[in-house]
Amino acid sequence: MATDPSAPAASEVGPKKKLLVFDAEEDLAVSLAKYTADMSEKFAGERGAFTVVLSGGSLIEALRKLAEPPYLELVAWNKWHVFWVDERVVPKDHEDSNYKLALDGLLAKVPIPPGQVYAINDALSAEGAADDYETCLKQLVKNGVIAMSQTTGFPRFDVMLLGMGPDGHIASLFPGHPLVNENQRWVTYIKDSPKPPPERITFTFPVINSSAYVAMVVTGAGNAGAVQKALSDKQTSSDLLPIEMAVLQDGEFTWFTDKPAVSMLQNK
Ligand SMILES: O=C(O)[C@H](O)[C@@H](O)[C@H](O)[C@H](O)COP(=O)(O)O
Repeated sequence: MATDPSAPAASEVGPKKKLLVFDAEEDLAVSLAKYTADMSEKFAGERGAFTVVLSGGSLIEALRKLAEPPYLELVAWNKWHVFWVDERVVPKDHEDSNYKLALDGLLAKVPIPPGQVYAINDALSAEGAADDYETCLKQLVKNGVIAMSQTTGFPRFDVMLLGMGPDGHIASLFPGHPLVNENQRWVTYIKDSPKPPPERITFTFPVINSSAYVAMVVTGAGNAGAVQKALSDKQTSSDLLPIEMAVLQDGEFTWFTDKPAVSMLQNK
């Protein structure tokens, strides 16, 4: 059988945990667009809605092929409901806004109904914006747009498309910060983020870990140390990086990486 030269090296790195390693960023972007489009088809068919959660960072650029043929025409964009795993507390037209990043890079190019794109209320304080976002999620659970996890009692988003920082942070959950232990709230806030800007709102771990699917998009040698810690066998219960605390209760976790990002793994 002929092998596709652009196909990634793929391995199972745990139960319902896959590692994809791409040679070229272009191939990663093609594969991530297909993954997301397949998820959209699955959930739009099964539930009549597709709830997709975005992070900021380089993820948005990696999603660019969704706004191109064939996906631009094929995807049922009217079924999409778009959320942010974390957002900076800045005006929506500010350069630091994750909403603006996604709008410019993807959302303005695809026909998602504007009422199904859930930006934070940028007129509020960090506390107020977190409360407001949580209230919005609760309403959407009542309406049946967002599913609930029977296992955890937290909302169960269909897909989270996430990035990770070199320190192992995901969303705005940073190593050593008490927010990583939040286990009641769905959405909370941080005013002392080590990565600027300091004020943000963020989903909590119980929500992230209740997801049906997570794609963790991590490239570049700068992330190799955190990737190695996350995927090594010698995990200890103390001193876990946030990326190591992303353990889905009943979902499938797929790493989309490149060779530099996995360069510190043994047997890669
Ligand atoms: O608000 C943020 O700062 C981002 O949402 C953040 O959580 C991002 O996803 C990671 O820092 C990875 O960023 P890169 O992909 O740019 O490395």
